[in-house]
Amino acid sequence: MGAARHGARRLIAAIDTPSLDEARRLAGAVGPHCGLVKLGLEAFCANGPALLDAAAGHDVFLDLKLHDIPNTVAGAVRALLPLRPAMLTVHAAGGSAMIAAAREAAEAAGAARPVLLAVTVLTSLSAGALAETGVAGGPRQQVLRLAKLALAAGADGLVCSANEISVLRDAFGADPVLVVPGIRPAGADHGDQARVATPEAAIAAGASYIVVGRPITTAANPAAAAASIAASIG
Ligand SMILES: O=c1ccn([C@@H]2O[C@H](COP(=O)(O)O)[C@@H](O)[C@H]2O)c(=O)[nH]1
Repeated sequence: MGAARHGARRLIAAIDTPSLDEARRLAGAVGPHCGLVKLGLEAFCANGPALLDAAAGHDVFLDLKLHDIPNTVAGAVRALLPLRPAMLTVHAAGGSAMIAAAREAAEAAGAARPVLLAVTVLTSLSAGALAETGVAGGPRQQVLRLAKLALAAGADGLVCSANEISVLRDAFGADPVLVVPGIRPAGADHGDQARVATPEAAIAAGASYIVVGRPITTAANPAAAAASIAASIG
């Protein structure tokens, strides 16, 4: 296997668009250069379950960041299982009982169970923005707190920024899947992302996967942009 192919396995391309045709076009273009295609709130709210057809033939990370009472989240997970997502997200801030309910519901898929990821502190939140929500101590401390809770409740892995990878690897070792958005190639616009790192830095720090959206999807040639990022982490 070539270096770019190895890097491609660890690249998740985020497709955020309300258009089913655009989602299909992007999934077709970037799919060969990444391990998973991530479909999120915007595309799912616009299209519902039909969205998954746009990514047919690719492993799908369905990033809906479920956050509600345990009974409701469990029901949502059960409703999503027929779509056969490879990965699914819940918010760690929903608490232990909610995460445990999501995990129990996901078990119904047996061997085809999606990897259950708990979102810790959104990568768009700076220390100041997090403090505004009433959380003192900064993102690293809060990510570690939520990570402990989420892994103990049955999450397979975590969504965090590159800044927290080392503290999570020190605390939990190599096992948890660490999925890292807030990724920007050197010189790229950060947009609304606050806690960012380059693809190479995130992988070197111990990310299992990196998530890259706009730097790929707004490129003149999304396939070439994805291939270049995959090669950079190969
Ligand atoms: O903390 C989080 C959790 C999820 N995301 C999602 O990742 C992508 C990032 O897109 P970019 O265009 O590369 O900024 C997007 O779909 C988010 O919903 C995140 O950014 N941070």
